[in-house]
This record gives sequence, structure tokens and C-alpha cells, in this order.
Amino acid sequence: MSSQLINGKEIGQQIRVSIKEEVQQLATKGITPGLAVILVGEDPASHTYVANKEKACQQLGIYSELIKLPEQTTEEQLLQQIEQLNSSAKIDGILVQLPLPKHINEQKVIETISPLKDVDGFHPVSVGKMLLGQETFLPCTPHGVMKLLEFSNVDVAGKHAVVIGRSHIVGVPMGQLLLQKDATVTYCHSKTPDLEAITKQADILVVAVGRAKMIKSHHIKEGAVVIDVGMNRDEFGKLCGDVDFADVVDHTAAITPVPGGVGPMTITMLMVNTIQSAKMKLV
Ligand SMILES: Nc1nc(=O)c2c([nH]1)NC[C@@H]1CN(c3ccc(C(=O)N[C@@H](CCC(=O)O)C(=O)O)cc3)C=[N+]21
Ligand SMILES: [Mg+2]
Repeated sequence: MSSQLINGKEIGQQIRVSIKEEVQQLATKGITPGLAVILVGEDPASHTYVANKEKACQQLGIYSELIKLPEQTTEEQLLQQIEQLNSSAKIDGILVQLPLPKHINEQKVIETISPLKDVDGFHPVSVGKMLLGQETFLPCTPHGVMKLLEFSNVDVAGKHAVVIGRSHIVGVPMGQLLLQKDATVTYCHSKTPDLEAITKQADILVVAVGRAKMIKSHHIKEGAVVIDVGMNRDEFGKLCGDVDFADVVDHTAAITPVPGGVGPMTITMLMVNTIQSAKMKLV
């Protein structure tokens, strides 16, 4: 079976072209969207993501501030920094890169970010609105996956969508967004007794587990659409997903690669949310 490669880099760029036009429109009204990214500590993987976000901002004409804080930063200092950004007129979006050092309470940090600037969509107010289908900032990765499906002409309505993973950041909101597009949704996780029995029924399979190449061809129904949210290093140190791409690809109707699939879309959706936030200044 010949499979369609869902190219997140290309689709992301396509969306960025229309975002750039929006930024130029806003500029004529004296508005420059602004994004602040706070990075605590020295995780090298985090630095790569942050660099990609900075690049995207530059490319699009979004003002960006990168705030690097040392590993030993106290929770109190971090909360103060966030409050300063909450009241800054130049900043429309605030992203605190996760995970944070263990001595800092992540939930407290997330709840300190103003819901008006919560471009990650992680604040309980944003999550609640998302669940109710109200307008809000959607979490970037699941939102990006929905855009990938849309741009690849994958119909969601009436399909059986299986999500593996139940993180608050990806798995849980992913299932909800699919449900809102009228999919029948099943969640699988580490306590699911017979994973394959469920994934074999998936028309659309989204994998967000964090285990290199765990999904093999025996998990897949012939002709399924497979979305790989994983971001791991294989035994050679090469970036790879949760799906064994080489093993699975010929059984799929469409599949995302890693890299070049979901990752670039996550960043594009962060830009979309930042502009959505800046536009609230218009009314
Ligand atoms: N508050 C918060 N929000 C996040 O959205 C967030 C976070 N914390 N912590 C870390 C994760 C991870 N994440 C990625 C974004 C883009 C790529 C990305 O651009 N990946 C490229 C290549 C990456 C590479 O080459 O290393 C790709 O898949 O093609 C990856 C990972 C956002 N995260
Ligand atoms: Mg994320």
C-alpha cells in the first residue's frame, strides 16, 4: 500500500505564510505581537526547542523575549518574573518551558500565568474552556495535529480515533479535540491490558507515549492514519518517534515522520496563539 507522508514542516510553513500576512496587518494598526519564553536551567533538548521558537518569531515579525534563568532559581523568583510579564504591554504570550526543576511546583507556575496570555493552553481556565468547546488558546501539539489532519484531507467525523497517552499536555486534549470533530475516541495508556486489540481498530492512531519505536506493524489496521507525537533518541542517538516508521509505513494510508511531522506544527500553533492573543487588543 502506498502511504501519504504528512509533512509537518511544509504544512507548518504554509500556515506561517498566512500568519505573516496577519502580523503585517496588525503592524498597520500599531500592534506587534510579543512572546516571552522562560527557560529555567540547562536542559540541552529544551534549548533546541527554544531556538526553533525564536527562529519562528524572527521569521514572522513577532517580538520575542527569551528569559534564561539559572537552575537554582526559586519558585518565588519565577512567579515574580511571570507576574511582571503578565502586566507587560509588549507581551501577548508567555511560555514557561516544561519540565521545570523539581523544587518548583509546575501547577503553581502554570496557574500564575494570566489566562489572557496562556499561549500554551495549560492554565485550568484554558483547559476548562477547551473542554466546553469555548474559544480559548488550544494546546499547541494537539491543535497542530488537528491542522495536520485537516491539511491532509483526513476526515475525522465518524472515524475511530485511538489516542495512546493521557498527559495533560498532549493525550487528554488530543482526544477531546478529536471528539469535538465527531470522532469516536478511545484512550489507551500504560494500564491498558491488550493495547494491540484496541489500536488494531483505529482509523486514526495518535501516539504520545515517549517510548522509542514502540508501535509496530502488528498494532496497525491496514490503511490507518498514524500520527506520531513522540520525540526520542534511538540507539544511535538519532531523533525518532514512538512509532517504528520503517515497520509501519507500508500499512498506513498516511503517516507523520519524526522529525518533520508534529514538532514543527507545535511551534507554528504557538505562533498562531500568540497572534490570536495580540488580536484581542483590537477590540
Ligand atoms: N511549556 C511548554 N510548551 C511546549 O510546547 C513544550 C514544552 N514546554 N517543553 C518541551 C516540549 C517539546 N516541544 C517541542 C516543540 C517543537 C519541536 C520541534 O520543532 N521538533 C522538530 C525538530 C527538533 C530537533 O531537531 O531536535 C521536528 O520534530 O521536526 C520539538 C519539541 C515543545 N514543548
Ligand atoms: Mg508540548
